[in-house]
Amino acid sequence: MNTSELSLRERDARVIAEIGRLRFSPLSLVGGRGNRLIEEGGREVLDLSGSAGPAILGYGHPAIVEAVERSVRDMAGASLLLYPNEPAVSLAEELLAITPGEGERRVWFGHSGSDANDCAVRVLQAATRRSRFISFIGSYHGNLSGSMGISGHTAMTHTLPRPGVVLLPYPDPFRPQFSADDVLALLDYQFETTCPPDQVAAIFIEPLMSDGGLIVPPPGFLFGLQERCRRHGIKIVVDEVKVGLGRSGLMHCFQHEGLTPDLVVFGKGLGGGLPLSAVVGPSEIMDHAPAFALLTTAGNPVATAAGGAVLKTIASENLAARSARTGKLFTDGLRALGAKYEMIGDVRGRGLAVGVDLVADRQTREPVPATTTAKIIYRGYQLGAAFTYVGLKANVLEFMPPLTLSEDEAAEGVAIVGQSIEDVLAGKVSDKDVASFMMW
Ligand SMILES: Cc1ncc(COP(=O)(O)O)c(/C=N/[C@@H]2CCCCNC2=O)c1O
Repeated sequence: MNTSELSLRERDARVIAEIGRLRFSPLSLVGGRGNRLIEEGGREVLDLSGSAGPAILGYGHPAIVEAVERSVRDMAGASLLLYPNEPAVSLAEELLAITPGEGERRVWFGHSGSDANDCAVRVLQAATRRSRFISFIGSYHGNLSGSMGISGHTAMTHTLPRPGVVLLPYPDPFRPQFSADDVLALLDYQFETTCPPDQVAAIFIEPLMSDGGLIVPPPGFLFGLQERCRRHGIKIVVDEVKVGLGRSGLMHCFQHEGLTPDLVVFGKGLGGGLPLSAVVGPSEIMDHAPAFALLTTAGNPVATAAGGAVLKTIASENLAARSARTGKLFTDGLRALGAKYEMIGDVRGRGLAVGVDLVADRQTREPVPATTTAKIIYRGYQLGAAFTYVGLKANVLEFMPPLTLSEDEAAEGVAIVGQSIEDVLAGKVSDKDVASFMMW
């Protein structure tokens, strides 16, 4: 059969490796404009996923189109390794200007959140001569060996954690199995026994735990953690890959927690959909040695031109404040659904990083089965919206829409989520419908 007779999804199944798929619906794309994805066949679908976060300016934003077109037409090389290029150096200057920090600092560019965290792990171990790390159960820092090794997401249990990593519980106010004080006491005990603090290079922190379930930490917890680490010379690395760059309602999500990180990791939205990440950190770390963390096309002029357009647009369109405003409308709308649907146990997040924790029982807060979560997403797709799920029990609807989401689109999204829940409760989606979308 020639491919012209096959759907895009059928062709995808024939050529794209399963190891690289995380599919939540049959949605197959031929385009995207504004905050809408264009499905094969032309249907427009409201994007509440941001393509797992990077599309913070939506699709086809004029600022990105113009910057990329200009840069690719007159391309200043294809690598930052060998030659400085104007877009990369300008973006680094802008990143240093917007990222709080003291002293001499430098920027490393990568292609993804994974390689940026991977680089941070390696250079911190080398520069501090300390080989232990602290991270969290539920954390997701990447899918390369180094970044996986300091992650604690259940989707990565096929890979052993890095030797010497301490994974702490991330306190969840909705399911307080471990309080903030419990976790701090556990860390103190680790320091006294099996994890000498002077052997710890750094702690990796998500200021809002995304893939682990859209968890906003208890007030003061991360600050308390930072103060403990500071006492032992342990570097503070904040992973802003998914919730940074205005999404949380502030430019940096760590600002909600009063953190003063040594290193900040950017990704996803930085490139506005083009592959781009960055690590910002002190020179004594980032200048550890030449040719230490090389990726040939990292910092290329096209992706970094897109990054420059993203930062300029976040500022010119005041997207951090807009995320706070639209996020509140969206969150309030979802919370209002909770009055009608017992299944909505908690609605949480910051700005336009929003999670809906689905429960089978409001009293026990037992998560719903993953099939229920998957059915709501599948039905949402049928009704015209794209969103995903996260959480260690696959029971948290995740919303990471473009920061350009309008108030009307937020209301439209809430209506679709409500109708999806209604229809799933009415049995309109079968287990068979979602069987191939139960991926993590
Ligand atoms: C806080 C945080 N840090 C780093 C990463 C890794 O970023 P890349 O997937 O760009 O390598 C991620 C990626 N998160 C996953 C990517 C896999 C699919 C599921 N959804 C995510 O957002 C992240 O959330």
